[in-house]
Amino acid sequence: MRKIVIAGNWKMFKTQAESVEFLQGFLPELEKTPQDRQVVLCVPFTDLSVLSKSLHGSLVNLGAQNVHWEENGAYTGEISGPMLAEIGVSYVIVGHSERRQYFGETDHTVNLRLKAAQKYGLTPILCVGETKQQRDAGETESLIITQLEKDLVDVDQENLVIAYEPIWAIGTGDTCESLEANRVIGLIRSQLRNPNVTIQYGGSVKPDNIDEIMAQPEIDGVLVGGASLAPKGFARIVNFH
Ligand SMILES: O=C(CO)COP(=O)(O)O
Repeated sequence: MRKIVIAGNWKMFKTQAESVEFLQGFLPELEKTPQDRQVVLCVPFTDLSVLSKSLHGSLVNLGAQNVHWEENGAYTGEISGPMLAEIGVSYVIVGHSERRQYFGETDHTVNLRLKAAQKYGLTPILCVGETKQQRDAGETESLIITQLEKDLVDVDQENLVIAYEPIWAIGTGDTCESLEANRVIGLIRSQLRNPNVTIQYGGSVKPDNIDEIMAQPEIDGVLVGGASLAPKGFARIVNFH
């Protein structure tokens, strides 16, 4: 059985005070949420501790947005797996296109981070996806197959989530057609040793397109940026029909 995972990626938004305020609006909306779905909030490192306490006993899992591959060491500005696990983090985004684009993340470092996340008991959410230029050049399939090949070397596919995030659909309001997202996610699944990996779609997911996206047979969840910042809107996404 494939798990349904609905995750919010807050990126670099919300102070601790703002994150607590979000929960006050969000948690009451989850009272009728079906238990078959996992809800994850991937928040800035500085919000993790306070949210960990507030989320204890709720349906919502805590996620981080990056993890270093070493247990500890002289790596200024980085955070390790044990540091995240200790405070109750269970998911971590790895290889988001913004990390690849702005912070020098490569398929090699993505692979190291994926293996470290799993070693310390976290479930990584691996992000893959093509740019507009690559799509227009007809390179979507080859790019994604190459990313998967390189990123997943020696990675355990039993404890893994993959997010297909076409870069041109992120933050643009330009959602990938749900049929097309379904097709690419089917391609991703065909490349895996474990066909039961949860594969999400990400890119301009909103309350008004979630039902159509989740109706697609290959799509097991979503990774939501902007629309995960509003408690009522994100709750509507979590409570998709
Ligand atoms: O990057 C994303 C999630 O990781 C998607 O962002 P938006 O939902 O804001 O397009």
